[in-house]
Amino acid sequence: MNAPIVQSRFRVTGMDCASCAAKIDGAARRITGVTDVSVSVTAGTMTLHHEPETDIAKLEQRLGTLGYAIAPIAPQGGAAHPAQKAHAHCAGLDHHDDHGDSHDAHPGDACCGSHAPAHGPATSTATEDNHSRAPMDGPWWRSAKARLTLLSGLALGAAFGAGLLLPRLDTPLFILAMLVGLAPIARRAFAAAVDGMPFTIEMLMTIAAVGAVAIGAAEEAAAVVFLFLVGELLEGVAAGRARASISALSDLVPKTAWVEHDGAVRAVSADSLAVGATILVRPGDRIPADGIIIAGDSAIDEAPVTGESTPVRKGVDAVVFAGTVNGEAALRVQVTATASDNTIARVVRLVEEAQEKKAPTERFIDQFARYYTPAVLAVGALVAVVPPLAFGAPWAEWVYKGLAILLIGCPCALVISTPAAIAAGLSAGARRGLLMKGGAVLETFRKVTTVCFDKTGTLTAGKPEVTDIMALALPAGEVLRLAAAVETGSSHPLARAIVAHAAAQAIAVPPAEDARAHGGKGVTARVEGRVVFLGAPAAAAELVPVSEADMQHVAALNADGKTVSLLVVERTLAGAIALRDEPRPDAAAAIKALTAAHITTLMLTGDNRRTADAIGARLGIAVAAELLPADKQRVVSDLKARGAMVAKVGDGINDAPALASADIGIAMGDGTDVALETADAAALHARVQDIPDMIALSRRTMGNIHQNITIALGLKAVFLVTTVAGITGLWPAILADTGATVLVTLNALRLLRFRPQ
Ligand SMILES: Nc1ncnc2c1ncn2[C@@H]1O[C@H](COP(=O)(O)OP(=O)(O)OP(=O)(O)O)[C@@H](O)[C@H]1O
Ligand SMILES: [Zn+2]
Repeated sequence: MNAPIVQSRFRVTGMDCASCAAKIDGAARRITGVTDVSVSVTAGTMTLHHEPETDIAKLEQRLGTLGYAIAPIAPQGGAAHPAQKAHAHCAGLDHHDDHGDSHDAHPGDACCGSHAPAHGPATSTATEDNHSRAPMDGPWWRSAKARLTLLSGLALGAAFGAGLLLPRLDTPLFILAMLVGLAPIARRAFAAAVDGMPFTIEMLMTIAAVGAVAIGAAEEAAAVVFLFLVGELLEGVAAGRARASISALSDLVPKTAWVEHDGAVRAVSADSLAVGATILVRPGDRIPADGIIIAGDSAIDEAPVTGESTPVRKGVDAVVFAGTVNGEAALRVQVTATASDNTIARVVRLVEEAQEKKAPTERFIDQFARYYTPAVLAVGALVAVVPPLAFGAPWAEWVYKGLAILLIGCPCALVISTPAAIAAGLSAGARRGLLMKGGAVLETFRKVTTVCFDKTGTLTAGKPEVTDIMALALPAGEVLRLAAAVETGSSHPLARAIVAHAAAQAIAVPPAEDARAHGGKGVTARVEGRVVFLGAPAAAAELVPVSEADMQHVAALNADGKTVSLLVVERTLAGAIALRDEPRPDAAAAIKALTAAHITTLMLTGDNRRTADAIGARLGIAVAAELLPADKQRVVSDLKARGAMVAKVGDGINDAPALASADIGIAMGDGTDVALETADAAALHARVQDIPDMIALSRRTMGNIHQNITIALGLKAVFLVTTVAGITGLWPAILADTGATVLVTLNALRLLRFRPQ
């Protein structure tokens, strides 16, 4: 029996650090038997690939006892999976409960901790669109964790005060204060141990605290428990900041929209906008949906979404994005995507999914952490027993040192060092329209040695214009009329230009039958009973003889950077159409930046050699011309075989195979029509400069990761030495642990300020 595998995504609350992620991952595998689990602490999400029967409710309950709540995220553009619907009420609660405890790590308070099946799918559908957004985390100081920390602190203070008055009660009072904080920690430690994860920080903490009491250091045990809670709280705040860096993008979309219906205008929730609705955007308003302008003309500030600092003029038929800011004029916009499908939502979702895909460095660190904790524990045990047994050193002193070393055994800072930096790097990129699909991609960018660019639509604007029409066997008007007819079925940029040109001349274009595109060569169709071909001169020359004079005419146009397509009607050369596609304004500068960074650049094109050379010379890039789609792929493969790390940039038209075989395939295009889902990375706003920027971001991120690993391991090493030397004790050890985690996270957040050149 082969049950279909479904994908379910969940938002996880209460997950603050990397050891949390490990616990959730472990529990999910054990409880459901599902092996395809990915958890991202920085996105706060979990994805499972499972059979429809998998008991999600049971997992939900188990995670509740570990201190986490999960809420399903509806799949994009579709209805929620039935298994998710059953729990949708939880997310609904999460979402509406703005000032509640959605960050709550306390199983009792968390929505899903103990729900009865009876109140099943009741509230689901109304809130589903909201699930693709981050839950509204309440302010951290109102969370259960904060309350527990406060309580533990108060108990510690009370014990301290009472101890001054009643010195003989001092030890029991400190033990009591310690238990206030330790009880929930110990419970989580045992719940995780039951799931086969004995070496959690909670377990280390519990052993250290109990051990400290045993050797008569109750006061310090209470202080350490309190500091641990403070540290966890800080970690949670830092992790929340990292998470907000990307979900904040969706907060850019306003909550209400002005919809025009039957001549009346009324306010509705932006989440409920349907495709095709007409909305009014007042001057100065944020645009509430992706759409097309149907009336009005205004300067749009796209900085929050694209990082483009100068406002862009947009008029009728221009595409606008949710979250951008309208300038001085009112606009009427037709909605083209629902709230859960708009560009921002797609970007947020892609970045979250990207965080679930681990980078090689991350996997290595995870592996390392697996040995790190047991190794440090072994050192702790040796330190505790060897000196007293071998040299008769005092037991209390060395057991105390051993316990302090336990706390150094927490790998949290180390394990979070990489995902925190990667999450910040991915977010920093996404905010400027540089999308990378996972840590591995971000990591690979740094190593790119060669960038291959497609020409049309990538280095050029992809908006060619008809410049010349050559009349040969037929008059010019007839050449254009037949050419437009063959092109009506094609999505090639040249086709659109020719069709638009005919329309502008008010030419009545006849219908075409059997229209067929021949990749990299041209198009054929039957028009008014005649077989018509329009395409590259080389391909045309295979059909009909082309005279020397005509060839020279074509060559002269090519040398001017124009692309010439020949029109063949039946067995005669009827005419030719020349088009010119201007390079993107930033192309030359971007190529220069890549060259300056010692990266080889190469333009791959199906266009003829002279046109390609003319454009290549203007941009300062090497050229390989007259390539069929398969040739482009071969060029990329050859480069790779010679040891190059190749990035290929293109729009997916006639270069999909090359994109797929490159080390990194980068889709480039204006907004909505980019093939986001298939490439490894995407330059959403079609700037050539985006490519060197991605490489720079990758270098910065990897540098940040190395700093983080140094901080994490360095601090631990220092405290290991000072502990054994007897300079520092229990509480500096716990401070070092949480301090390192916070430092590493804050350092990673610096990446959010990444500003490309
Ligand atoms: N639909 C079409 N209409 C007219 N000519 C076409 C068409 N498709 C292909 N051609 C001809 O074939 C040549 C190669 O096409 P191809 O799409 O491979 O390259 P391109 O348009 O130059 O873009 P790129 O730089 O992305 O390779 C074009 O330069 C053009 O002469
Ligand atoms: Zn931790």
